[in-house]
Parts: sequence; structure tokens; C-alpha cells
Amino acid sequence: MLRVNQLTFSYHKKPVLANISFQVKPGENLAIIGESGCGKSTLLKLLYGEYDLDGGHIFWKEDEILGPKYNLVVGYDFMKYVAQEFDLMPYTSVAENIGKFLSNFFPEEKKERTAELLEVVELTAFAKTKVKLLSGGQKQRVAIARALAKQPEIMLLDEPFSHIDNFKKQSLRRNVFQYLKKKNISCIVATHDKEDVLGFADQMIVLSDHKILEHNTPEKLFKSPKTPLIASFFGEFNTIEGDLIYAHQLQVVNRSNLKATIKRSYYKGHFYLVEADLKGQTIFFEHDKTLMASDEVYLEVNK
Ligand SMILES: Nc1ncnc2c1ncn2[C@@H]1O[C@H](COP(=O)(O)OP(=O)(O)OP(=O)(O)O)[C@@H](O)[C@H]1O
Repeated sequence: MLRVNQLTFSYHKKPVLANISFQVKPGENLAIIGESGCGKSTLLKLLYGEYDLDGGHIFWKEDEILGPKYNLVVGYDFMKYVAQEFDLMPYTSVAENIGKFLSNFFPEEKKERTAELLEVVELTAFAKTKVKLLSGGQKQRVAIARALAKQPEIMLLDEPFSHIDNFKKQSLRRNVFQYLKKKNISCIVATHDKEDVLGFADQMIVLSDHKILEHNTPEKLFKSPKTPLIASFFGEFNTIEGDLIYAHQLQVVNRSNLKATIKRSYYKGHFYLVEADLKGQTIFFEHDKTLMASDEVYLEVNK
């Protein structure tokens, strides 16, 4: 179990994180979200022991995670951290990078493990390619596989799929998160992307103003977002009569007391996102057909 108690930290005088507490069980997936600059990466670095805390404690099982004041070498064997900038060996192959920390005393095991991880990150065809010839997204996949090589007990992932194209992203996410669950590896993922969270995270922390604004399951936070910041993470939303209403929760009906005038429709694939004026306020709703500017429609909230 990872236990974070009353963690407080600042780089200089201005606080970056204050009184942060949470726990993560073995095999659990925790997502950390929040606006750019709210301290997500800093929190992962602190969990990794990259800086000394100003206050509080971090424990993994019985071990206290300590910063450079107490440790000559940053990091712990049971924990791996995949940062936004990945530190790979550019002139060696993908397979060698992944196997870098695996023992040469067990060559068969090393080969098997490398092959298994190449499959998880879908890079089997690139096993012999030098890392410097790879794209940013491919390098990110090598970094994830390398972090998994020695089977850590806990993985810290900072925007793990941000460089990966949409063609690969969906299957890669499923592979990596399923692999972590299968091996009972805890993981903490800092992300801006709701797709990294929904369907994968067991719990979710929203950071705002140096603190934990919300800590709950993704389902609960999605269903009843308490602030616009949380609603905006999940999708387009409106504030109507003080309520946060997602665009998909507004439906066109024959008659209601919400009369809106269409401004424009945006094609979104299986639906149109329609921008409209509701008593001087711009709102968005989803509709199956395009609607013409100046048309008037009645809307109903269906939560
Ligand atoms: N090495 C550093 N020295 C001083 N200040 C820093 C350092 N790294 C980050 N900061 C500051 O700390 C705050 C939190 O930064 P951090 O990178 O943790 O945010 P983040 O939520 O991960 O952002 P993003 O989503 O853009 O990656 C920011 O105000 C940032 O400017």
C-alpha cells in the first residue's frame, strides 16, 4: 500500500502542493488530474523521491520514500517512473533498451521478458531498430516497456500516452493497463486525457489550488461533477440555472421552458455538437442531425 500523509512541498517560497493525503492499494490504478501547472508532475516526482518534502510522509509498505537529502541515488527498485521526457539510450536497439536492467545471467528469461513487453507496447516489429530512429510516440512506448521490465510494484506514469497517435492509443492503453492489473502493479497516472481515466482508474484525484479538490471514483465524479473544472475534464458542459449539465444531457423536445436559438453545428462523427443561445447565454448540446443557424428549438435536461 502507498500511503501519502499530509504531503507539503514548494520549489521556492510559493507552495506547489499542500496537505496532500491519499492511499493506493496493490494493483490499484489512481488517476491524477488538474489544470496545467497544478502540480501533477511534481507530485509524481515527490512520490519517486526526487525532492525532499517540506512536510508530511510517503510510505510504500514499510519503507518511507525519502528525497535526495537522505538518498545518494534517487529512486527505489520497487518503483518505476516514466517521466514526460524519457531517458533512453539512442544508439542501441529497442529490445536492448527494454532489457537494459535485466540480468545477462539469465539470457533465455531476458529474451522472453523482452519479447513479452515488446508485445504489450506493440513494438515487436521494431525490436532491432535503434531508438534514435523512432518517433516520439514510439520512444514513449519503449520507455513504458523498459519501466515494466523488472516488474515494479508501483508505476508512476506522467502523461503516458501523450505522444502516441490515435490509431495506436486505444489498444496500447488497454494493453498497458490490463498488464498492470494482471501483474497486480499499482499505478499512478498524471493525465489531461479522460480516456486514460474512464474504464481504467479505480480512483481519481483532482488537484486545484495546491490541494486535493476531489477524491473519488471516476464514475462518481463524472455523474455528479461539483465544479466546472471537473465537468470540463469529462466533456463539453453548460451551467444552466446553477446546475452543471453536460452537452449530451440536453435533448431537443417538442416543447419546454428552455428555448434556444441555434448558432452553429459542429460535425463530431456520430453526433453534432450544437452551439446555441439560451437567454443570452451560449450553450452546447449534442444532436443527431445538423441544425441551421437562427432555428429555434426547445431543450430538456435528461440526467
Ligand atoms: N524544477 C522546478 N523549479 C521551480 N518551479 C517548478 C519546477 N517544476 C515545476 N515548477 C512549478 O511548479 C508548478 C507545478 O508544476 P508541475 O510541472 O508539477 O505541473 P503539472 O500539473 O504537471 O503541469 P502540466 O500538466 O503542464 O504538465 C508550476 O507552477 C511550475 O511552474
